Parts: sequence; C-alpha cells; structure tokens
Amino acid sequence: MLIKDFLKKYWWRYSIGILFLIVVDIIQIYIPKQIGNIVDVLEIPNFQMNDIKKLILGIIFLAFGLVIGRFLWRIFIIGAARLFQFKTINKMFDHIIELDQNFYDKWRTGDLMTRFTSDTNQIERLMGPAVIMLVDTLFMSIFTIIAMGNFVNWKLTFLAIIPLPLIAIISLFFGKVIHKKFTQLQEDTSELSNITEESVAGVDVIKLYSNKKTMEDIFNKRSKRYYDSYISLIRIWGLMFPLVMLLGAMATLFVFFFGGKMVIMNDITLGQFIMTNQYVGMLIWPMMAFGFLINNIQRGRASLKRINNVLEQKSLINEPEMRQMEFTGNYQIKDLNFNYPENERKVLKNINMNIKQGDMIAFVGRVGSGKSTVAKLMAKIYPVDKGKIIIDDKDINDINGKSIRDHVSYVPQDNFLFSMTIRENISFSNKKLEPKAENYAKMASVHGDILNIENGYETVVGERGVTLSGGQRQRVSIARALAKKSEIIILDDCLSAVDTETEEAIIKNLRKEIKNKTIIVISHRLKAVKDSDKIYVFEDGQIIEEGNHNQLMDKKSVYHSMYMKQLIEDKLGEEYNG
Ligand SMILES: Nc1ncnc2c1ncn2[C@@H]1O[C@H](COP(=O)(O)OP(=O)(O)OP(=O)(O)O)[C@@H](O)[C@H]1O
Repeated sequence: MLIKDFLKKYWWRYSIGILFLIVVDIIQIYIPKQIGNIVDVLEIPNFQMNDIKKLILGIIFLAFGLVIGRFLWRIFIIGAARLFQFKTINKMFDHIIELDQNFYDKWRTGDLMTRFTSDTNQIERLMGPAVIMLVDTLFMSIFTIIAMGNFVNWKLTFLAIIPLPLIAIISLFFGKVIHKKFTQLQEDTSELSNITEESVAGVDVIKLYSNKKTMEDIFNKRSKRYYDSYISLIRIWGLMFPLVMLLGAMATLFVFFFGGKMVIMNDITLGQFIMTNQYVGMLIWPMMAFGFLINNIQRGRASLKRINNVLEQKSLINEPEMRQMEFTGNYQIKDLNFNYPENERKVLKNINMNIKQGDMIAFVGRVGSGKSTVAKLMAKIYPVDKGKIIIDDKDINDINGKSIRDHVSYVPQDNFLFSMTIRENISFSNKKLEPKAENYAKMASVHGDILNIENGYETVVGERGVTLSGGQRQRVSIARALAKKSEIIILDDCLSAVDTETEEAIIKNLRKEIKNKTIIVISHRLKAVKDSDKIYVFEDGQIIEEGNHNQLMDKKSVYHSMYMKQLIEDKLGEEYNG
C-alpha cells in the first residue's frame, strides 16, 4: 500500500529516471564498438589520422552523454527513493505519536529505532538501487547481447555468454542465504540498540549498584551476537564475489579461445575481438544485478513488513471526533473495574468516586494499590468500559482523549524534561507562554531555585533533566503542567523528592493560586494532603475508606493508624536530627 500510493503520485520520476537509464545503457553499448573500430582503423596500412580523430571525438561525445545520463537517472530514481524513505519515516512517526500508552508499554525503544533507521534504509534500496538493477538486468543484458551479435558474430556471442547465467544462479542461491542471515542481523541490531538504550538510560543504577560486570556481560553477549551475525554475512558475500569473478574470467577465457581462433581464421577482426572482450565484461554486472535484485527485493519485503507492522498498530481506544466542550472538572466514577491490556490481573475493583469542580482530592494508600491507575484512567490514557467514568454528564468514551487531556494536566511520577531550556520546558504546551514562565515557576515554588542556577531560565536541561536536582525537576514539571491552564491538575506522587514541609507548602500555595480548579494529589505523606476536601484510601485496588481528614481520623481505622504511624516517624526523625 505504501509503495502503491507513492508510485501513484511519483510514477513520473521513475519514468524519466528509467528513460535516462536506458539511454545510458544504449550509449555504453557504443563505446566498445568505437574502441574496436579504432583498433581496426589502426590495422589498415596508411590509416588516416582524421578517421582516428573522428572516432576519438565520438568516444568523448558518448562519455559526455554518459555523464549527463548518469547524473539525471541518479537524481530522478535515487531522489525518489530517498523521498519515499523520508515520507515513510514521517508517516511512521505521525502514526506512533497518535497511539495510546498500550503501544509504548508493549514496544521496546530499540526495536522501534531499528524500524525507523535500518528498515527504512532497506526499503530505500528497494525503491532506488533495486529499480536500477531491474532495468540494467533487463535492458543492459539484452542490448549488450544484441550488440555483440550484430557488431561481431552471433556464434562467438553464444559461446562467450555460456558461463554467464551461472553468475545469476549463484547470486540467486547466495541471495537466499544472505536474506536469512540478514534477517538475523536485523534482529541482533534491534537487540543491541535495546541494550545500549537501556544501559545509557540506566547508567546511574548500574554505577550505584557497582554492577558494571553484569551489564557488561549482557552487553558483550549481544554485541558478540551482532558481530557474529555480521561476520557470517560477510563470509557469504566474500564467497560470492570471487565466484562471480571466476565465472566472469571463464567467459573471457572462452572469448580468448574461440575468438582468438576466429581472428586467426580471419572470421572476425582484431577490433571485433577486443569489442567482444569488453562486452563480456559489461555483461557481468547485469548478471550480478539479477542476484542483487532478488536480494534487495527479499530484504526490502522483510523491512516493508516490519514497517507495515508499526503502521498497522492501532490504539485500543476508539476516539470519537474532537469537539469543543465545556469542561468543568466534575468526575463520577461508578463501579470501575480495570485490568491493564493484555494482563488478566484486576488492578482496580469496584471503584466509586464523586469529584466536584474545585475540590481538592487526595489518593493515599500502599504502593501498587491502584492510585496512579485511577489517575491515568481519568486522563483517558487507557480504555475503560462504558458507563464507568462520567465527566460532566458525558461518558469518557464519548469524549475525544485529546480534548480531555487539553483540560487535564497529569504530572506523572517520573518527570521527563526535554533537552531544552527551563523556560522552553515550562512553556512546552504553548510557546507563547515563554515570557510568563516565571509566573508558573513561582506557583510551583521553583522560581528561587531557577534563579540560583547560573543561566537561570535559559539553562539548557541536560538529557533527561540531569542538570537539575530531583526535587527541582519535579517542580519544573509541575510548573509545566500549570502553564497548560487546565481545569484539573493531577499530581501523581510528583513531590516525593522534596521534604514533607515543602510538599505541604507547595500544595497549599497551589490551592491558593488555582482556586476553582480541581486538584488531585497522590501522595504517600498524609500530612501534606490532610487539608483535602476528600481523601480516598486505596488498598489492593479498592477504596477502603473515604472522607476528610477529621472524619477518617474519627473512624480510627486504616487511615488513622497510617497517620499516627507517620506522625511518630516524623517525631522520631526530628528528635534524631535535633
Ligand atoms: N502498564 C502496566 N501494565 C500492567 N500492570 C501495571 C501497569 N502499570 C501498573 N500496573 C500494575 O497495576 C497495579 C497498580 O499500580 P499503580 O501504579 O496504580 O499503583 P499506585 O498505587 O499508584 O502505586 P505507587 O504508590 O507505587 O505509585 C500494580 O500492581 C502494578 O503492578
């Protein structure tokens, strides 16, 4: 489909390119003829210098024709192939950027990278060099054989080309083996990219655990596998080329043997003998091209399959059309059960919630109890059954995910900052907000920290935000979410890197600054969220208690004991420090 659509639009590029390629093939046929003619003229006693000059001029003229022709076919055919690659890469990127979280949970980055790089390179070869090989195999071999027969002698032509089809057979046979090895190599390249990506991303962990050895072992194993695959491929190539050359040499031998005899018997001239030798040399490439062509088609098809596989990925969420909607931030969750796609385990069981605009809500509970999952579902990051989440009287399934996320700012636990300036990171949702970045940083209580950094707001955040401390990164992400100006802000345990007092102060400040907006805070520190309008206590995917702080304390149950435990821990901590 990809190729069909492209050819529908750019067939003319190929037509012009192929036309020039054929012209070049025809011109090439005449060069050996001219050379042969020169030899024959030289053999005439008292030859005319003028005839030689004319013939040499003819060669120069043909050579110029070759230069122009080759330049033009390259521009049209290789240009079109690169355009195809460029369009495919963009299409893949536009496609995956629209896919839901499930795709990113499932696919590994290294694998995706290989499909974007080496697979698109492979299909570029299919759309460019393979087309050239096809034309050369067909036209150049036919033209050369006709020229040999017509300009020299048909008998010698047949004798000389006897070994040549063997070259095509060898290329074909080797092509099959090469294809198998190449597929293996592609897989090993993906594996190597994966481990490289993982090792770089997790370099801190590797160092902190002083576990260079384990990682090195895994890396070396993968890299060795990649190396072995490559060597095995090179061996096949290495065997193929000398064999082809051997067959080419055999054809030349045939020409010497039979052609030599013919020259002695005066059946052909010396010029024609030289001509035949050159034509035989010219036939080696189209024969090899035939084998390469099959190779390229096979590899290209494998890569095309891998690319189509990415393009066929669908979001699990069927998005309705984007519509303008009044979004106030009222959420109703009714008997919500949930398991992650392709995972049977229920992580949420019978969740019921009623969140009103302007409320400050807290989700607390043990790790893995389902707090983040509820928050993600509220932002429509994963699909839910109908009738389970209602936003302003509308089922979440009937609202486009993007329009929900336009109104909901979700700040996740692992805050990813781009390698841009702090100012650009904060105003990521809208470039126009750049001059106001300071305001949002103040709201997120990170303004002072930013001013203390040498280049302030113009500091370029290193890869994955390494120039900032964990707490600073978290607050810059909050500032980025605030700049989005949405009706709901969800802070998913994103203040864990600051101390309790700072977390408490930031939340209080936020509440003051963004009145009328719904704030959902997921936190392990109960003290920081005790002023919430409502606190939901999670355990094992269920809500086991709900109410405000006082109501929950009066219950003297799970929340109460969690709170008292943290209070004691804080006291002990203070005494220890003091
Ligand atoms: N993408 C995923 N695929 C499959 N299971 C997942 C996925 N994300 C989370 N889970 C599982 O869902 C359960 C709830 O996870 P969730 O992140 O909602 O917990 P949480 O209460 O937010 O925990 P924490 O306080 O550690 O953030 C966990 O058992 C977790 O293993």
